[in-house]
Amino acid sequence: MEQRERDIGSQAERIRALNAELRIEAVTDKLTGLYNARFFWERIADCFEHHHRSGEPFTFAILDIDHFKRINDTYGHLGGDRVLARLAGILRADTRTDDVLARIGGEEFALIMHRISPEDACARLAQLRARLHRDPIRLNACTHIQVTVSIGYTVVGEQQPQPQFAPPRDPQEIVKRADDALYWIKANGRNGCIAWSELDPHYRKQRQTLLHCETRRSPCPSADNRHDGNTAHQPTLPCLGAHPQNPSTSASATNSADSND
Ligand SMILES: Nc1nc2c(ncn2[C@@H]2O[C@H](COP(=O)(O)OP(=O)(O)OP(=O)(O)O)[C@@H](O)[C@H]2O)c(=O)[nH]1
Repeated sequence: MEQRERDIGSQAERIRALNAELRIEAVTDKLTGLYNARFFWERIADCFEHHHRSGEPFTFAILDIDHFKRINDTYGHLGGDRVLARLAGILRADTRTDDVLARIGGEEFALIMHRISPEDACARLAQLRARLHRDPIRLNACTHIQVTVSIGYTVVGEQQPQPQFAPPRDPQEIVKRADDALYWIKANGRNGCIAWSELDPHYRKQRQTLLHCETRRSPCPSADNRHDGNTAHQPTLPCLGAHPQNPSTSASATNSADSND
C-alpha cells in the first residue's frame, strides 16, 4: 500500500513538472527565450486591471528594429535571427525583476515597466536606444552590425490635465498608443524614442481616422498598409532621446555597410 502511494506521489510530481515545462514552453519565444506575444497579452491585461484597482502607474513601450529587412537581405534570415537573439540578450540584461519583456512580432519587442516613475522610465528607454545605437551587435567573429531601434511608449496613469489624455479604456488602447508613437518615430527618421502624450493632438486624430478606415477595409491590416506615407501634419521632433538620422545609415554593418534595397 505504502509503495503504491509513493508511486502515485511520484507520478503526480512528474505530471506537475511536465505541466510547468509545458507552461514555460507555451509562453516562451523559441528564438529569443523572451516571453512571447501570447504571454504579453495576458500580462498587459493583468497590468491594466491592477492599475484600475490600485491606481499605480506603469509604462509600456514597443521597441522595433529599424530596417530589419535590410539585415535579412544582407546577412540572410539566419543572420537576422542571430541579431534578434543578440538584441533580446541586450534587452534582457537591462530589465529589472518587475519588468515584462516579450517579443511580440518579427522584430518588435514589448516592455512593461512597473514601479518606476515616468521620468525614470523615459530616461531608461532613451539610454537603451542610445546604447544600441552606440554599441554594434556582434554577428560573428568578424562582423559587427550597427542596429538601431525606434521606441514608442505610453505612461498609463500619468496625471494629465488635458482632456485628450483620457485614460485608456482597455489593454488594446494602451498598445495602440505606444504603437502610434512608434509609427511617428518610424515616419520621422527612426532611431528615436517618443511618448504618445508628446504627439501632436492633430497627428493622433489623423492616425485614429486612418486606423478607423483601415479597420473597415481589412480586419487585420499588415504592417505595410499601416504606413500611409502622409507626413503633412506631423509635429516637430521633441527631445526625449530622439536622434533622427538618415534612414539609409541605420542597420548598417561596420564591415560591409550597404544593404540591398
Ligand atoms: N530573420 C528573421 N526575420 C524576420 C522574422 N520575423 C519577421 N522577419 C522579417 O522582418 C522584416 C520586417 O520588415 P519590415 O516590416 O519591412 O520592417 P523593417 O525593414 O524593419 O522597416 P521599419 O520597421 O520600417 O524600419 C521582414 O523582412 C520579415 O521577413 C524572424 O523571426 N526572423
